[in-house]
Amino acid sequence: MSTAVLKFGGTSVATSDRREQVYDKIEENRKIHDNIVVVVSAQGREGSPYATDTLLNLVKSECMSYSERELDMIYSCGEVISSSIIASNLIDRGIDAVSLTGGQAGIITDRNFGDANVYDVDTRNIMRHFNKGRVVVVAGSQGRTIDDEITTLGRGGSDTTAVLLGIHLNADETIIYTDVEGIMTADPRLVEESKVMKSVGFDFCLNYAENGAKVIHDKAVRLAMKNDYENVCIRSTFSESKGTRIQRNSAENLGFGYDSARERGRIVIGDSELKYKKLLRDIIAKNDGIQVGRHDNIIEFEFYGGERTKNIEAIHDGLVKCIFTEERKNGRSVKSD
Ligand SMILES: Nc1ncnc2c1ncn2[C@@H]1O[C@H](COP(=O)(O)OP(=O)(O)O)[C@@H](O)[C@H]1O
Ligand SMILES: N[C@@H](CC(=O)OP(=O)(O)O)C(=O)O
Repeated sequence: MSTAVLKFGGTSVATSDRREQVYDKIEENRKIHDNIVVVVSAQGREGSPYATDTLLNLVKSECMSYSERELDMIYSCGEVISSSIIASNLIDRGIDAVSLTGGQAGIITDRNFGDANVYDVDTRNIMRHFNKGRVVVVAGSQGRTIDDEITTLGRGGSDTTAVLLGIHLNADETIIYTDVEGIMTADPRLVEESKVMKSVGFDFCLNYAENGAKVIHDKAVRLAMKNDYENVCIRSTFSESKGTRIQRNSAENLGFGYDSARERGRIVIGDSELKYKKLLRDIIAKNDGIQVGRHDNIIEFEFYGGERTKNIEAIHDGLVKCIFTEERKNGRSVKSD
């Protein structure tokens, strides 16, 4: 029996039009796999009526003081709303489906409200629904304590739910569907020319998730890495592309992150690409950047002048060349530090 866990983020379930594509992806995967778990996030981003931040603000804007427990109660509603809507629509299309809260799906956590740690996953309820031929739609980013308190796994926690269930169900595939083609050499909203990486290694991916690649949550990567679970990939809900696989080792491992609020950039380097460190530092310097801080696999920099957008593009171009083009093809050796 083959099993797939499919996670759809807030951007993918935001509108009924977008959710149509979600149902198409579920149908597509049902042709390949016997058992399907769908993990969903709350709909949209702040401003959308059921987005996590909108719900949290309901409490925060009315009350002078509030407990983490109460915030988790309201946070969890966003994902529950999504799961019920998705399950109802699947049923409407003639697919037997059931929605479950994280707790009902067997995700057991400690009482660390707002950022709970999972210490057990009891998949019996999911298996019971599989045996009845149902698609199981699980509300992401949440669990329950042994005394039935609702907890949440931290912001961006639906990726964690998906990887957790993937590992515990021994799923053949855990696909994180999102609004971009995969893990890219930079945020495509920042750098139009950013490229999709076919695969990324665990170490690099974790480093990149913590330092710029918002597309996958670091906790989820840490889980996959710890369990040596190589069946996670990131794909677009809205295209047919193969996306990025997260695995033990990988060839293409350079990524660019830029925090506009702090006006600070970071290039994250995979172990096998450390030989490019000197070259990348030269490219940064040539484009009005100055290195700040010292890290093994990260070049952190600020700009001291120049035209920000152009410089970001030029640095990113240099990085892409290192990975994809002349450097490697010509076997040109680049002196390392
Ligand atoms: N290196 C990167 N590769 C791909 N996407 C990135 C990267 N860095 C940041 N992003 C951003 O991550 C977004 C997807 O993450 P997120 O908004 O959390 O999606 P979801 O709603 O599917 O969880 C993309 O729209 C993209 O702008
Ligand atoms: N809804 C939660 C959890 C989550 O994982 O969202 P998304 O998958 O859309 O990043 C949040 O906003 O943090």
